[in-house]
Amino acid sequence: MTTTTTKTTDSTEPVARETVLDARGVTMRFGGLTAVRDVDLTVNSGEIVGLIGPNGAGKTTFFNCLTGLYVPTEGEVRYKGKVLPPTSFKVTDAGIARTFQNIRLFHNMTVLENVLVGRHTRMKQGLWSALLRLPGFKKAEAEATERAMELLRFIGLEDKAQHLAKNLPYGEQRKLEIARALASDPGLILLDEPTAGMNPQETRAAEELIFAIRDMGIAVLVIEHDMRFIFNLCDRVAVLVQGQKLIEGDSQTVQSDERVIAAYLGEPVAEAPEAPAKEAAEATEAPEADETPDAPEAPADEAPATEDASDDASEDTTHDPASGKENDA
Ligand SMILES: Nc1ncnc2c1ncn2[C@@H]1O[C@H](COP(=O)(O)OP(=O)(O)OP(=O)(O)O)[C@@H](O)[C@H]1O
Repeated sequence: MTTTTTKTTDSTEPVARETVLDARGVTMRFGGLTAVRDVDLTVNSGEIVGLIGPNGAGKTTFFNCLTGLYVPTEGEVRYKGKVLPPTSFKVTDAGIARTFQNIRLFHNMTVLENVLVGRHTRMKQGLWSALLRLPGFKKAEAEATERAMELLRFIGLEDKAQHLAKNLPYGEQRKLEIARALASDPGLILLDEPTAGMNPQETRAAEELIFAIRDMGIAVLVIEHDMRFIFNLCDRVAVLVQGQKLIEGDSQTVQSDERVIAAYLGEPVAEAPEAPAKEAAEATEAPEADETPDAPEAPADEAPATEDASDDASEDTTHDPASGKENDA
């Protein structure tokens, strides 16, 4: 795998940037709740863009609007100039791939088979060709396997191609999800909390992997709660708060913006009962540079759906590392 640890490619070279994703005025309402309100966001080729915000800010809902899982109530999303088709399968076919917040692999299939599933959209063979195993199908199948093995080499799982996905350690399952997304040859990949549940070494490896994906010419949009990871990784960061874009800019600008700090730590409440001295001191303390400033818990009525009913229905069970539970997708 070719890796770089730089944020951008050599600045002395002229870089022709193409707008890959152009979301304008995206609004998503669920009944009376506006989860995303009038959000504009562009992602250009060669860029890694971060999307951050406290729990329940609307990040995943916005991702779902970009990937055809939701049709936005208002607004428009274009991929390379064309308005997105309204289903997730067609969005993948158009060139946008994604991973999910909760790992969604086919646990009882092998590592290689999981990547081959992701390759499916690029196989143009019909049903009869597959059933009768016509020569055209066999050739396409061999090519798909070759590409899948290439991707497994890229993420460092070539040796585990025949292992069952469920037997991989957690960090490798996350990498496998990325390989499966890459198998559709996307121009843009959306990563929803790619380092959730990872240890520091795995997080560092994920960072290298994302730089390498960017260097392959794939634009990246990433949601993460790990601030150090996001500010180190991204060329631009957009902050969502209560469904609206609060600020967008480079890491330096965003991390020093007082509104962002307030959004994460919470504004002091004028008539709040007096907090004990220790709690008050902690509440006003700025987060350490190397700490993940976990957002305050969202109120019950803003808590994100435990499992998006609309998320890809084709998936298997998911593993929640925090609880250790297996959830039905
Ligand atoms: N399918 C749905 N139906 C109704 N409300 C929803 C649905 N999906 C999300 N919401 C609501 O929309 C708001 C935004 O949720 P979303 O999951 O997008 O936030 P998030 O920023 O991704 O949060 P987190 O960081 O915790 O994953 C929340 O109030 C959530 O309860």
